[in-house]
Amino acid sequence: MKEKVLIFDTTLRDGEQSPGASLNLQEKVEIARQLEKLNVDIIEAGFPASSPLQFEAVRHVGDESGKIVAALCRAMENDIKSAHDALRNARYPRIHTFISTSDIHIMGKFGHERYGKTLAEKQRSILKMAVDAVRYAKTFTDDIEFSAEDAGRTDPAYLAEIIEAVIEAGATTVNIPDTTGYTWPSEFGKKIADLKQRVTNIDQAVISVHCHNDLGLAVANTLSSIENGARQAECSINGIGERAGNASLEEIVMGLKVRSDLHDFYTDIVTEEIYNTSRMVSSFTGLIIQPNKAIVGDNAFAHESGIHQDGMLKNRQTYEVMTPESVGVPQTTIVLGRHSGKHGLQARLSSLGYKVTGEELEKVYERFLSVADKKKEIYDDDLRVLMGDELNKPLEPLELDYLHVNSGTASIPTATVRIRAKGNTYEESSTGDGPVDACFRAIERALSLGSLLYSYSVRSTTAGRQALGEATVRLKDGKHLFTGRGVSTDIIEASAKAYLQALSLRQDAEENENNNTIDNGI
Ligand SMILES: CC(=O)SCCNC(=O)CCNC(=O)[C@H](O)C(C)(C)COP(=O)(O)OP(=O)(O)OC[C@H]1O[C@@H](n2cnc3c(N)ncnc32)[C@H](O)[C@@H]1OP(=O)(O)O
Ligand SMILES: CC(C)C(=O)C(=O)O
Repeated sequence: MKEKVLIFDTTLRDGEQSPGASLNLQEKVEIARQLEKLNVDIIEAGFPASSPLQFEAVRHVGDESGKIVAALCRAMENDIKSAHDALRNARYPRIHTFISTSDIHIMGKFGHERYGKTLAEKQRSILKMAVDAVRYAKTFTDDIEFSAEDAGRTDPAYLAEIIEAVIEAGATTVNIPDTTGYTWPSEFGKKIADLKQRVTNIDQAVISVHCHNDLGLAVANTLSSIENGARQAECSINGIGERAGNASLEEIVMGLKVRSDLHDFYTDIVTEEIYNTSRMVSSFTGLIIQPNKAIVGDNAFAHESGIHQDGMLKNRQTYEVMTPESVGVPQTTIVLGRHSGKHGLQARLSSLGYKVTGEELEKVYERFLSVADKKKEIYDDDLRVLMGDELNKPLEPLELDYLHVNSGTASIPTATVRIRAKGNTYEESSTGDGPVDACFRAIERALSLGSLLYSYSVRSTTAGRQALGEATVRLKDGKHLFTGRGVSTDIIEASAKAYLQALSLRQDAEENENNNTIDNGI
């Protein structure tokens, strides 16, 4: 008999913990909608106690979603209460509480004497905190997940003891994270098999795994754990997450699907939605997908060498273990350009997962036309960039009124900018190490600011000489990160726009606590 593996998507929680990734509320809601289309089983929407914006995002996703929506919280009452409050109106709320169980975490993170002096004393305190947390969470909902953080490096006997105790207390899913991505597939598989042996009440809970990719083994470890009894896989789109990331959803799902000859497992993922979801997440987070990334990279279905092309022309199966169509890599038929109307645009946006109507459609169409005036054909990735831009609109944007850049092999790069802000105009010039640097310095001078630049990247969103350049600028101000994106066929203009957008969001945040940015806790 075939057995289902539940797909628990943590793109909006662990994925968003990726250094540099930041999503505003609308972007999170939009991604959650796309995850529903992808048909994941559980959406982990965030960590409500960590910031008001996280709380609001979880609340919005919970209010809207028809899926199980999980909220993460430490094993403490305030966090659990906050998770419950954020999920109050969710149709299927899941409280996901966690605490560290490995010796290294217990001794390193719970050093206070209030947890005890020796490792054994601290282990008792942690076990009690875990059980108390599950019992408290259970007063709010029946669907409780408990995670033993750093289970990958946890003593097997202690892990079994704590897992048995939390199931006894009411946990319905027990998650075994390889938090540091330390284990090997055979070792991790044995860990799951060992738990099934040792934990007497294990059949009362679903075994879940959550693997990190520090050694590049997250997907392999996940698949090995499934072979050994795990029935929920925690993963993220494009594998984004803390440090080297999480197990990638698309790789787990397609690994199971393509090699269904090896096992009896299945998922309910609508695999044709994988590509759209991947591109949306990349565009909103600014985390670029490496071209050779399995399943969703630009080169995943590209064949360069003659012998491969010859084989492909004769029979695609010679070099493809799955078809591009099976993961939704598009076969464009309608060409969008300056002659396209709102219906065509709306239909294409809808096929990409964006629900745009009424006034919003008017605004997107206006932006679409201004880009279409500069380039002949608008590709799907151009539209994704446009949508990312729309969703990240500052309340009071600093607008680029004028930009002139002088640069070349024999001249010092110089930029002049004129910026409009709240009815005033500011103009300045500066030299720099290159045209982008000159432009950023001119903006800082015009606005009398020091540099807050944290990172900068630029990429071409599509192929060809008329491709849109998408610049991403991140500013760091204390604990806060502000991400601006700018799009243009001219990459210097795109860079200036991105810088101004990030500065505008910072300005909004200063003026309004309820801002559009996410505290990444750095
Ligand atoms: C493996 C993972 O991905 S875990 C999830 C990681 N996600 C996040 O951290 C979300 C973003 N984080 C935040 O916004 C903040 O860290 C907050 C709001 C959660 C906490 O902020 P602060 O109260 O300032 O605490 P800070 O983060 O500095 O330290 C963590 C505290 O929680 C304790 N703690 C850590 N994990 C747990 C847990 N699972 N259960 C109970 N207590 C815990 C630590 O021991 C430490 O306590 P201490 O202050 O008594 O030493
Ligand atoms: C909180 C848990 C699930 C986690 O993110 C980890 O251990 O990596």
